[in-house]
Amino acid sequence: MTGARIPAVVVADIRKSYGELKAVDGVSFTVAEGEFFGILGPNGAGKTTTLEIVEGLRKADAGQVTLLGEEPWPRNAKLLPRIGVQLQASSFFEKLTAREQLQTFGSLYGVSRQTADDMLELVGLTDKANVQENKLSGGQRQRLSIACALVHDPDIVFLDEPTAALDPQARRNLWDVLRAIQARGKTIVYTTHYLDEAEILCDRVAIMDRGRILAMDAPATLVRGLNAPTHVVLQKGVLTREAARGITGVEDAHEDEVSLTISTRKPAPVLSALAERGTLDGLQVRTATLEDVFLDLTGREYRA
Ligand SMILES: Nc1ncnc2c1ncn2[C@@H]1O[C@H](COP(=O)(O)OP(=O)(O)OP(=O)(O)O)[C@@H](O)[C@H]1O
Repeated sequence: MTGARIPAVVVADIRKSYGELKAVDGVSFTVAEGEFFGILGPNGAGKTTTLEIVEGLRKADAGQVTLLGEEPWPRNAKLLPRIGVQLQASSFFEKLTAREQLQTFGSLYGVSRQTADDMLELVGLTDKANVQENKLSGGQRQRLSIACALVHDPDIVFLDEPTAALDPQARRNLWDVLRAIQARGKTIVYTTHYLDEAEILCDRVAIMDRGRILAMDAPATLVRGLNAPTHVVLQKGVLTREAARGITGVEDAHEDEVSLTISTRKPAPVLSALAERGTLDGLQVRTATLEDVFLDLTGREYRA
């Protein structure tokens, strides 16, 4: 034994077509144990199809998947206790309360009622324990479905767009839940079409479009790789465009009705020059994001 750990997820050149449409067109990636991995892309990119093949819920036309060294397809009973798959809200048992849903899922795996209650606590639903699932809000139902995926303490958790259709506050609450899951040492593989969210949560992301992975790395590395300028935005009138262009390190400066925007790849000296001129009031700094990476990769604006 070398002591090297098996990766949690290994995906090698998977493919899936629906008629002429190549929904997944040669996708490969590896996820380490404990990693938070995001599959990103616009609608129809092939994220769900990829995830379902990886989970063992859908058969690939070609390619291999192993989870913790085991193949998930055909249905692999050895893996079931070790993976958690977020169920769609429609998959709940009818008329049961949040606590009963979770206890029922848990009982399939021999999980104690206390563990089920702990999970309710983790997703912040303790005060809704006795509420019927169909009376929960959309965000609460999403959290319950995540709790159901976690109740048997799996090593890998798969979540398909867990934050879709949530209001901003519910999304942020769910981010805390996802971070708490990762802090428990779980491997998380999730899909989202929110690039800003993935940038905050994920250790690494794969950007998908039209069935293929276009780029894969830590979000910060992808953004840095663009070598895009930082934009420093000042209130109009605090500095003239000519004066801004005269500052060492400024590449360009544009004005509109309300602001003056300076482009620079050397933000530190530019900011200190602006500080010396006393023009920091109301200043905003905008760096490139994963949306810029998507634009760079595809030539198209990102539309979720
Ligand atoms: N069962 C199916 N039969 C035919 N076409 C399908 C089927 N499932 C998915 N597709 C098509 O395959 C492509 C990829 O779909 P998929 O659901 O994997 O994308 P996605 O990235 O998850 O999109 P979304 O963000 O909208 O869920 C889409 O064009 C979709 O219409």
